[in-house]
Amino acid sequence: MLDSSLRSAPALFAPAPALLTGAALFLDFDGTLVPIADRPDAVCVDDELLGLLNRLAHALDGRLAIVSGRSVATLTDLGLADFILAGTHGLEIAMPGQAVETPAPLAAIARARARFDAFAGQRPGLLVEEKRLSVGLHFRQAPQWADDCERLATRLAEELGLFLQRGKMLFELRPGGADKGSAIAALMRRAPMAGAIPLFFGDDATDEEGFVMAAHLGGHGVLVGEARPTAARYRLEQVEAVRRYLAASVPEPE
Ligand SMILES: O=P(O)(O)OC[C@H]1O[C@H](O[C@H]2O[C@H](CO)[C@@H](O)[C@H](O)[C@H]2O)[C@H](O)[C@@H](O)[C@@H]1O
Repeated sequence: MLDSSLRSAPALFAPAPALLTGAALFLDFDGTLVPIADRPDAVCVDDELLGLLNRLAHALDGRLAIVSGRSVATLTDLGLADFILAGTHGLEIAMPGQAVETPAPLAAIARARARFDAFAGQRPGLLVEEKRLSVGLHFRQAPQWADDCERLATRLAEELGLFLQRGKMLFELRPGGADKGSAIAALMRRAPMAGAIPLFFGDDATDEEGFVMAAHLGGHGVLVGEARPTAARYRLEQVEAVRRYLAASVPEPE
């Protein structure tokens, strides 16, 4: 599905501000709204970003969702609970003020976590990120272990029947059955998104399913970062450019 819809890099250009009018806005978090940091817990939602998201959600009559690999619990801790959230790569959905729609955690994830912990304990710099539904092995601070991390994650995925999600300097094991594309499709079927034009901003390979789904539903993807073959229609250079683009479409408070 992805290969046939990839556009080559030179065809990508910046989106026009008018694209946001009438849109259902889906925003990836890390690398799209906040810059990539050394560690997952080194990231925060600053007041400027929170204010911008609130203004956008207001202007779009609530049609704004954060679609992230982060868990809903983490997104909530980061101060994003007032927005529609799709967490853990589409496995969880949370509408503001309602119970989180989430599957039960798999026993296989606890087993994978124990193996990641033992492995990382012997290799300084590796970091295990524990989520309710998945577990991540980060090697950003110890890139010399990248190949070993990949071998372990690949073996465990096979052994435990889990899906290997590749991220930025991260191997994550999780259940299959959902992705950012399926989360966008699910949200587009319900209020307040239904009937609007989906627009999804993302930076990572894991965002490609979201770009494909946005296009499939009559909207567009916006790739954040360096040009690459992608299913996105538009591109912005980096987080600052995303924030500038979004801010240009909603008025500052008096
Ligand atoms: O879908 P996203 O919102 O982009 O989340 C993807 C993963 O983001 C986080 O990891 C990445 O960002 C970290 C902080 O900048 C960085 O240290 C790490 O190297 C990146 O892979 C998060 O920790 C993961 O749980 C998300 O799946």
